[in-house]
Amino acid sequence: MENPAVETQAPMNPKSDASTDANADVVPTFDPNNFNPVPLPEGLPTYDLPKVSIAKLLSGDKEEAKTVFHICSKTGFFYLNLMDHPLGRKLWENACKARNVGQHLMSTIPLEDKKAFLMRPEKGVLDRGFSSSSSANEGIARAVESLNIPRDELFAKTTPGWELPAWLRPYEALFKEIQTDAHAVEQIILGILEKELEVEPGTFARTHQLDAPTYSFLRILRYPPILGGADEMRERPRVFAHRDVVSIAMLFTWVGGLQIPKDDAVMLDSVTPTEDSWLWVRPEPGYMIVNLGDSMPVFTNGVLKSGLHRVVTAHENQAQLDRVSVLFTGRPNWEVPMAPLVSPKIPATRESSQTVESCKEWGDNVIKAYYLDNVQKGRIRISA
Ligand SMILES: O=C(O)CCC(=O)C(=O)O
Ligand SMILES: [Fe+2]
Repeated sequence: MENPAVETQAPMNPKSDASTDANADVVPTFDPNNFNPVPLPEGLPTYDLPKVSIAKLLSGDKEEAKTVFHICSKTGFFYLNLMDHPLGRKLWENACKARNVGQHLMSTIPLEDKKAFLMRPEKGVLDRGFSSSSSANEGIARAVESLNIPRDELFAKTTPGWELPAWLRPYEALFKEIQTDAHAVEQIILGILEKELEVEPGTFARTHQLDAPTYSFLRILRYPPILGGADEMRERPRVFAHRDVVSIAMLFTWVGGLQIPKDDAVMLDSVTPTEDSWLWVRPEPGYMIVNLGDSMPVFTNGVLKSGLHRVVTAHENQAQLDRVSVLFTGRPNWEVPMAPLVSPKIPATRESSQTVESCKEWGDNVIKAYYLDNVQKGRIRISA
């Protein structure tokens, strides 16, 4: 059967006129049949992530809230079913559209034009611009390339006069709508965690605002196909093991490749499980994969966990697919102090005299450390 996730989509020629309507004709009509994930091959070791319902979370279901808290205090990874609520369905549809837009643009726009969508000058802060790891001589991305749509520039307008490049501008309304809806879902999840943690109500709403400077982003990643048999890309991760330097990450993915360590993984160091500890995560239609990032263990002094993960080339014949994912992240506002919150459920830090970094300083330092570690280990790509 022809793979529905990679069949030719209606051509989407970027128009030069900027659109203000998220459903304008530059965005393809949504056809759910085009977005059925490719089933993971039988027999692979998988991590069957727990499934949570967005409708239940929105209706204040206490059991579901407890489940989310329990997961986040163990692995920090779960599937969120988006199909049982209109907000979720809209988010899924828009993520599917963003996938198509990203796939089309990254495979057709010349490399020089993509590169002109500049990243920030600070090393490793990957919230803005086009990035590509390990380009082959002919300028084709080998491991992964990504379009990073900065939330700050679209909402907080942190750089006066900054705008998306002309080839992305027609999709600005779509990108803003996704970020607005994903932020709403982020707030629902953080609100649940906040309640279970017994911290002051409204803490996460105040510290994770949509229109404050945060370095949050929407990222569309493309893992180009591997057409031949033997290829070094099959043997090494496309994105090395890491934890996201965010509060929460929400991932839409249609082709296998994401892996997380099993619960009883043998760890060689804090980011290196043994090879046989990795399990595949099955892409599921209508679900997004949610994980907590590095700021949550800081706010909760280790009560909540940041999920370790990596991306490898899809299995066997699926390596020939053009794998595209859509990732939304929420980070704390720049000025938020990166220290444990006050709560009977959160152990207090002993050394209260320690200087507390702002989220911006903390993010820069953690990202820099990841960057230096990756450089030292000869890796190409880092995730921020
Ligand atoms: O593409 C994926 O499946 C995950 C990407 C990822 O982990 C990242 O960009 O931080
Ligand atoms: Fe990640």
